[in-house]
Amino acid sequence: MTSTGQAIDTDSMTLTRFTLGEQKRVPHATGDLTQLLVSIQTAVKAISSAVRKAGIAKLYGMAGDVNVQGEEVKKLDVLANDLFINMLSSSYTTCLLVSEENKTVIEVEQERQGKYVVCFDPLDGSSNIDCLVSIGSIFSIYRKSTEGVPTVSDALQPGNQIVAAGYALYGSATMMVISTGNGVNGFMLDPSIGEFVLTDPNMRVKEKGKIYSLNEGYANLWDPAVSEYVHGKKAKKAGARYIGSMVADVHRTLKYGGIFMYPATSDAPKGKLRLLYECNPMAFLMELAGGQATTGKMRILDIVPSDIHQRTPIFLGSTDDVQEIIDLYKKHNL
Ligand SMILES: O=P(O)(O)OC[C@H]1O[C@](O)(COP(=O)(O)O)[C@@H](O)[C@@H]1O
Ligand SMILES: [Mg+2]
Ligand SMILES: [Mg+2]
Repeated sequence: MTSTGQAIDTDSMTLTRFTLGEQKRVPHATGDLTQLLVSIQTAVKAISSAVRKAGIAKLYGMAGDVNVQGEEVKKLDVLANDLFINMLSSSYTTCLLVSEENKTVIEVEQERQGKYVVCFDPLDGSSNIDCLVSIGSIFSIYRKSTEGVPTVSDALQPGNQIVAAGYALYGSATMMVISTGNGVNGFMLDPSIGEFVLTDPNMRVKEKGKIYSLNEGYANLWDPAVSEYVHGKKAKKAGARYIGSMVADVHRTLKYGGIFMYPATSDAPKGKLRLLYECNPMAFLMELAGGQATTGKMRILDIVPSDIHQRTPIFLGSTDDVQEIIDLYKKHNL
């Protein structure tokens, strides 16, 4: 029985069991990737628990502040970053980490180094924390690409080299969506047993959707392709949705179909979202679910990065919807 008195499903497919099954299908697999994904799950469970308490925690003190116990309270994004770094560097599977929150790459101490490089956004949608709207975490995993001491070039690999990627959504439930290159699967955190359980096997995005999603406040700053595209969506009375947390906007796009966009604007020609730990992992998942992800001019996963924090415009989602914007970029010669 669980704490809520419900019977436990003795055959539920947990995320760890699922990744072990995938590992067994690869001859000579060492189990390192499974171990790495378990450490990410642990970070996500701890962040989820902190997110659920964040609103009420304010009663006892804010970040940088001291609570009634006389302890310092960490801000949620700082806490999420610390959890990711601690879990990953003590997993004995990683050598180099890239976090949105750290200016430079983080080298794992030598005795604990493994063969993987992980890029992550520990807390995505940070402007939504204080109003209790859904937020998330995003990650992608690469194999170290050079011999010897890990260097920044190991982190500057194009998304087409990703070994595994995923995100956690701290929404009305906590969910993890993951792929190791072989289909996309969604797991919901069952709070009564503290495990992620397979709820969305083999996720596929619709070929064409009815929803478009972008920040329309920047309409005066769009290029002609985006302006024409959005104009066309309005003419067809498409649904408009925008949460302002990439994880939540992409998750809805994956589940319901449609398109999510964060285009270039005249004041930010590279857009806002970061290639390594926001756009690449989401593009990897969207393509494996049957969709597309583009800058408008090229496939996101083919961009060769030159800076760990570089940005890129992005359009991703249902393949027909994304194709329409690609065609408009060609039409406008952009
Ligand atoms: O407020 P804007 O310009 O619409 O930007 C929203 C975007 O910014 C982000 O919040 C950036 O992520 P962080 O919160 O990790 O910095 C995305 O999640 C979201 O898609
Ligand atoms: Mg983010
Ligand atoms: Mg962030």
